[in-house]
Amino acid sequence: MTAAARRGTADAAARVRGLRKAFGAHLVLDDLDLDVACGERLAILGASGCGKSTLLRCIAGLERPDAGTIVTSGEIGVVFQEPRLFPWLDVACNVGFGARDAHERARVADVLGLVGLANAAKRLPKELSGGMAQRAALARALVRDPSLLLLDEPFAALDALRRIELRTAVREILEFTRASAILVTHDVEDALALADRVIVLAGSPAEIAFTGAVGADATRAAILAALGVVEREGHARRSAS
Ligand SMILES: Nc1ncnc2c1ncn2[C@@H]1O[C@H](COP(=O)(O)OP(=O)(O)OP(=O)(O)O)[C@@H](O)[C@H]1O
Repeated sequence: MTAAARRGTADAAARVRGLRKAFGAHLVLDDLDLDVACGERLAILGASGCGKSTLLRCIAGLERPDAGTIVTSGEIGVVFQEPRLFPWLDVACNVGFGARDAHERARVADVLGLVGLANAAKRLPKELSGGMAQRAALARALVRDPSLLLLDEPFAALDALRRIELRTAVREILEFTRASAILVTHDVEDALALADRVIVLAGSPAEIAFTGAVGADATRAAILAALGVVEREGHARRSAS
């Protein structure tokens, strides 16, 4: 099968079929299928290096699959682990940088308000805390009014309190915008707080080793078990296998 990625009017926010991606001789993903329904919030967990970001980057169009098809519908916004702001542009200009037309430029003030940065529009990135910088990156992703938000460990660089604050902000924004989302995270609490459904990738090439709905079968214990983590007396450790 040849690789193809296209925008469609699919009823799904993202539909992945037969995805293969290798880096040299290292086959990271092979024949992977995944559907994300419109409005669904999916969290992807898995051991470090198993291919979570590669999958997300393929869906984002930032990585070219070796085989398979990826169909997404609507606009995509991407937020990375680090904010990737232009240091010489103020927050409003950073957020507006990706705007393609007057309509999107007019949204800058709205999305800054949405992420809680209305009063920081004129600040340079060096004048922002880590949490504020990541909020600016989130605003930049939102300025095109994406129907699918791809979040690659967006809270990983933040301390525990900022992490919870931004996680809450993202949840409120997703509820407000009704956007679909795919969140790559190492944190089970992030997944439980933000997602409707959780998948765990495992193996090499990576397969979907677990899939479950939050509030039903995707419990904390079930996700940890799928990750190979056993909990004893309040402490979690990796299983010996
Ligand atoms: N551009 C690249 N060139 C070569 N190898 C790569 C490249 N990008 C990723 N890899 C490799 O592909 C594998 C999967 O990487 P990926 O970043 O998708 O994993 P991950 O599950 O997101 O890991 P982590 O949780 O540590 O971020 C890793 O072995 C990684 O070293």
